Amino acid sequence: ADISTTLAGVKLPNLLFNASGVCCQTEADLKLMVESESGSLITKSATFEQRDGNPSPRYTPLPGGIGSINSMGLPNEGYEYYLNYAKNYDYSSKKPLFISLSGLSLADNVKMCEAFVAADLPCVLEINYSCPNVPGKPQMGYDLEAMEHSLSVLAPIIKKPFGIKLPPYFDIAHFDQAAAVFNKFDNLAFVTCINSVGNGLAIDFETEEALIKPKDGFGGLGGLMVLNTALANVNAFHRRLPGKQVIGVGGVVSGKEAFLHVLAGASAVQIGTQLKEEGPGAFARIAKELSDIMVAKGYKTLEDFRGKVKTL
Ligand SMILES: O=C(O)c1[nH]c(=O)[nH]c(=O)c1Cl
Repeated sequence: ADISTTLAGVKLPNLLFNASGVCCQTEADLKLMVESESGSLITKSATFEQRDGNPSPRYTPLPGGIGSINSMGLPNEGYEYYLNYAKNYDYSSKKPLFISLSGLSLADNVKMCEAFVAADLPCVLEINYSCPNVPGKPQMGYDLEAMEHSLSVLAPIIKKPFGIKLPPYFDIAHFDQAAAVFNKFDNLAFVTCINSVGNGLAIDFETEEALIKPKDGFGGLGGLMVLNTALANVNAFHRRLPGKQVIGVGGVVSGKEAFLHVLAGASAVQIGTQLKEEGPGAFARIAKELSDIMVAKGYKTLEDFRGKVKTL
C-alpha cells in the first residue's frame, strides 16, 4: 500500500520519521536516520549555545515495554552545528529534512530562525514549545499568552510553512484555546502532538530509588503508555485546525499504532521511545506492518482513512 505523504508542502516517501531528540543529536546519529527506511528525519532540538544537558542517568526504558522516562535537559551541539548540517544536506535525496529549534528565550529563537531563513534552505522548521526538562524553564506550550506572542514574532520571520512541537493537553477548553491561537498564523502549517507527558516519576520497587538523576527523578514520559493521550491530542487538533496538518507522535511501537494515529488525523508519524529501544530498523518493520494492515483493510493510500475515526 502507498504510505507516502506530504507535509508542509514537502513530499515524504513514507510517513514515518524520528521524534526530535532520538537518533538525531550528532551527524553520526543523523547518518543512521538517512540510511534507515524512515521517510524523513528531524534534528535534536537546538539551543543557541551548545549544551551538555542534565546529569546521567537521565533516560531509561520502563519495565514491561510500557514506555520510557527522560530528563535529558536539552543536550545539543548548538544551532550552528545543525545549520551547517542543513547547508550540507543532500536535498536531492527523497528524504526531506526537518530542523527542531528550542531557544531558551524568544531572542534566541529569533536569532536562530533568522539564521535559517538567511540560509534559504529547503528544510522545514519545527519550533519546540514543550521541553519539560530544563530546570527553571516552564514549558511555553502551557503558557498560551507567551506562545501566542512568540508565534506573532517568529511566524513573520520564518515566512515559509513551519510547525510547532506541543505538549499534551488534557482539557477540552485547552484544546479550544490553543487552537484559537494557532489558527491566527497562516504559515503555521502543522502541529506535532505530543511531546513527552511532563514530569512523571519512575521509582524502583527493590531499591526504592528514582530511576533517573535530574530533578529528583522527575522526567517526561513516552512510549506505549502515552498512546491514548497522543491519539486524543492528534484528533483534537485535527478537528480544530482546518487547513493545517498534525504530526502524530506518542506510543507508536508497531504498524497498529501508526494506523491509529492516521485514523485520528495524523499526516505523518514520529517514533521516539521505540526507535531509542529498537534502533533505526524499527522504520522498515513498522512501515511494512502499516502497509499490511492497509491491504488487509482495503485501504490504498493514507487519505483513504486519515481522520476517519468513527464516533458512536
Ligand atoms: O530533555 C530533553 O532534551 C527533552 N526531552 C523531552 O522529552 N522533550 C523535549 O522536547 C526535550 Cl528538549
